[in-house]
Amino acid sequence: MSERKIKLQIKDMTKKYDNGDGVEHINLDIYEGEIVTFLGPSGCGKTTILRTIGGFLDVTSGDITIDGQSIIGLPPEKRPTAMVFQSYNLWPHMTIYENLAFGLKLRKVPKAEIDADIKKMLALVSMSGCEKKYPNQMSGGQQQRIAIARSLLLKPSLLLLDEPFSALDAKIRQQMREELKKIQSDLGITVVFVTHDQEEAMSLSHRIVVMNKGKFEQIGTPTEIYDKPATRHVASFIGEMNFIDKGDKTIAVRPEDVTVSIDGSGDFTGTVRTIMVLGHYVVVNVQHGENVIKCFVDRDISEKLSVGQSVGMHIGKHTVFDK
Ligand SMILES: Nc1ncnc2c1ncn2[C@@H]1O[C@H](COP(=O)(O)OP(=O)(O)OP(=O)(O)O)[C@@H](O)[C@H]1O
Repeated sequence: MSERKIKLQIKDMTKKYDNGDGVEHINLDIYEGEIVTFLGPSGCGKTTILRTIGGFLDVTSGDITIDGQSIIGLPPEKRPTAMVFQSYNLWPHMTIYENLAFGLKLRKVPKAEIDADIKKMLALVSMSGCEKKYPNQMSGGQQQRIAIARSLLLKPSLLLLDEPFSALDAKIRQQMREELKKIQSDLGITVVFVTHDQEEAMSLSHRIVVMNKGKFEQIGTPTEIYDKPATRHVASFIGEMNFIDKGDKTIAVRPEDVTVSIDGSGDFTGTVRTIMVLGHYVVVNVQHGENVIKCFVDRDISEKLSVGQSVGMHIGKHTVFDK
C-alpha cells in the first residue's frame, strides 16, 4: 500500500470533567481522505473527543496535531477544522446566501469569488438556486445540507460532524449519508463523524472506532468490526449476534452464519421455537438449552420446518470469547 499521510494525530489525550467523567489516554491516527467514525452508546465520550479536536473543550493532558502541528490552545476559529452540529445552527434572519457568505466575508474573500464558490458548493450539495430563501422555508435535510456547505466553504482541513443526521427521518438520513460520502470523495476531505447509530457508522466509514465507557474497544474497517469483533461489547453492539454457552467459553455467531439442518446434524441441536417469514428470508429461533439461537434461513428450507421440530445447526464464521 502507498504511504498514507497522517492528517490528525491524538496523542495520549485525557479530558476529565470536574466530576471525574471524560476520556483517558486516547491515541489515534487519522489519515488524509479518511472518514473515521466514533461509534458508541450515549455517554461513552464520543462528543468529548470531537470537541477537543474542534477546540470547544480544552484537554487535561496530551496533544492533538493536524498536519504535524499541535492545535492545543488554539480557539476553534484558529483551527483548520469546521464542525457541523446536530442542530443546523443556521441564522434564521439571514438568507441562505448570507448564511453561506458570512465566514468568507470575515476572511475578506472578494465578492466575485464568494458568489462563484457559493454557486459551486450549492451544486455539490444538490441545493442550487436557493440563495434567496430563508432557513425556515426549508426542510431539516435541506438545512443540514446548507450547514455542511457552509462548513465546506471555509475549506477546512478536517470536517467534524456531531450526529449531524440524527434529527432527520430515516429515509432522508440514508440519502444524506450517500451524499456525504460522495462529497467527501469528490473533495478528498478528511472527516471525523460521531454517531450512536451502528448502521450509519457501517455505511459511511472507512474505519470505525467503537467506544465504551470512555475507552476504545476496537478500531477497524466496517468489515473487520463486523466479522472479527474484538470484545463482547463490540459483538453485541454491531449487528445481530447469538451468544451460545459452551463450557467456559461463549460462541458468538451471526444469524446468517448458522445453517439449520433438518436431519439434526451439526454443531448444536435444538427445538424450533418460532418461524417468522420476513420477505425473501425467514427468521427461525431455535431453543438450545438456555440459549435461543436466531438463524436466518432460506424460504425453501423454512417450508420444511415446523414449531416443536428437532433440528441441527452448523456454525459457520464465529468468534469465541471467555465467559
Ligand atoms: N460538561 C460536562 N461536565 C461534566 N461531565 C460531562 C460534561 N459533558 C459530558 N460529560 C460526561 O462525560 C461523559 C462523556 O460524555 P460525551 O458527551 O462525550 O458522550 P457521548 O458519547 O458523546 O454521548 P451522547 O451520544 O449522549 O452525546 C458522560 O459520562 C457525560 O455525562
